[in-house]
Amino acid sequence: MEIFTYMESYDYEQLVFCQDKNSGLKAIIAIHDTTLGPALGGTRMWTYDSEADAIEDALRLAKGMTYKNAAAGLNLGGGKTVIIGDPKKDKNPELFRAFGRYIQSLNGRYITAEDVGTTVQDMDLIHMETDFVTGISPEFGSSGNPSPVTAYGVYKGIKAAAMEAYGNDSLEGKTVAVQGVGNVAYTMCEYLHEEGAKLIVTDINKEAVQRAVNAFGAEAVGPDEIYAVDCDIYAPCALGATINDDTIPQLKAKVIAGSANNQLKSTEHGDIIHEKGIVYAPDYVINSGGVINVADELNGYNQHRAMKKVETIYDSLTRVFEISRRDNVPTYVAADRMAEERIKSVSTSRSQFLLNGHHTLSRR
Ligand SMILES: NC(=O)c1ccc[n+]([C@@H]2O[C@H](COP(=O)([O-])OP(=O)(O)OC[C@H]3O[C@@H](n4cnc5c(N)ncnc54)[C@H](O)[C@@H]3O)[C@@H](O)[C@H]2O)c1
Ligand SMILES: CC(C)C[C@H](N)C(=O)O
Repeated sequence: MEIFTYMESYDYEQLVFCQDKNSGLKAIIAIHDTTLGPALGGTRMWTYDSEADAIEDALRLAKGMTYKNAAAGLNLGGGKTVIIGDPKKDKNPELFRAFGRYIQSLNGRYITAEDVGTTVQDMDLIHMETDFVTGISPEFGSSGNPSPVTAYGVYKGIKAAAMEAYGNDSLEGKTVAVQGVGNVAYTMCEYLHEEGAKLIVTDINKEAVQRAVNAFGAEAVGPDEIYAVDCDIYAPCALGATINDDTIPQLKAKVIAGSANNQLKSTEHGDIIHEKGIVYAPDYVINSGGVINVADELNGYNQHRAMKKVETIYDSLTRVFEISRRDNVPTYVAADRMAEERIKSVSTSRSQFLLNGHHTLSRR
């Protein structure tokens, strides 16, 4: 991989390699764009097949956070970290503290939080070395685990997508096929069940499936069967790229709306589902509840204010659907336009009035 060529292609600002032999830390912090503010994005811990895969994941996820934060109306840029390692075996307190010192060295250009493979306890360890971390324990006046709030935002987003597809946002009597009933999706299922939706669930973890069957009377199907079930809404809540050449022909749902990041295997798949008339809620818009919640900590966390802001995911998606209809483009393109317009408007005013952080007039 030609790293500078890759960085240039999407105009990445910075890539930081962090190594600490004592603790075994091998981390990559990618900062994509700080036009709107400091880069905020989670830390993923994962066993990558190669260093190139880890670098690519960090870069791809960091760019996703730029768009997610911009579309959510946050004054924050996009960044992400990947730690190379097995979250079940390779964690130790020194590793997260060493990582915290690297974050501190960036002096606020990057702020972290949870992502796949990391927990509130890990954030607390990072917090021993730096204040540039969110999603730490509520004892510190912080917001804690972002997953339940992400779930609330996804639930609101499913309602917005149902409104677009069915002209009514009630989910009573609607059948939702949920792929992956982990941290986010379990809470999302609680909201759906409460509203009277029928749930069909799958997971590679049998206990997770059983929990949903017991709690919500959900119907369980095998991991490969979820795409073809008779349902109104398909909610991908496991890993990415599940909307692809194999799955699209099987889908019966009129709506795709779930929490997973990077749901489209490629943009071409976003075009295909658009042509088929499926309403797709772009992933980074519908799953922005977690980042909206942790970002509120930067103002002194207020749960009521954070939840009110998370509710605006409904309006953001409604706007995306409007742009999609107005410009006759797929919804993933409409979401990108919404985010890019926001970044462009700020970068224009910055280049007009500011130079190196100082008003140009102060240089006279
Ligand atoms: N946690 C958050 O606040 C948050 C915020 C934004 C986006 N997301 C995204 O939402 C998704 C879920 O996050 P989470 O925190 O709930 O993770 P999680 O690990 O708690 O849940 C994921 C679930 O998916 C299951 N799974 C994995 N592969 C599967 C497969 N092939 N078929 C069926 N099930 C499978 C896992 O067993 C697990 O139960 C991820 O893509 C994550 O990046 C999470
Ligand atoms: C900042 C975090 C809460 C980000 C979250 N992991 C996401 O992908 O949106």
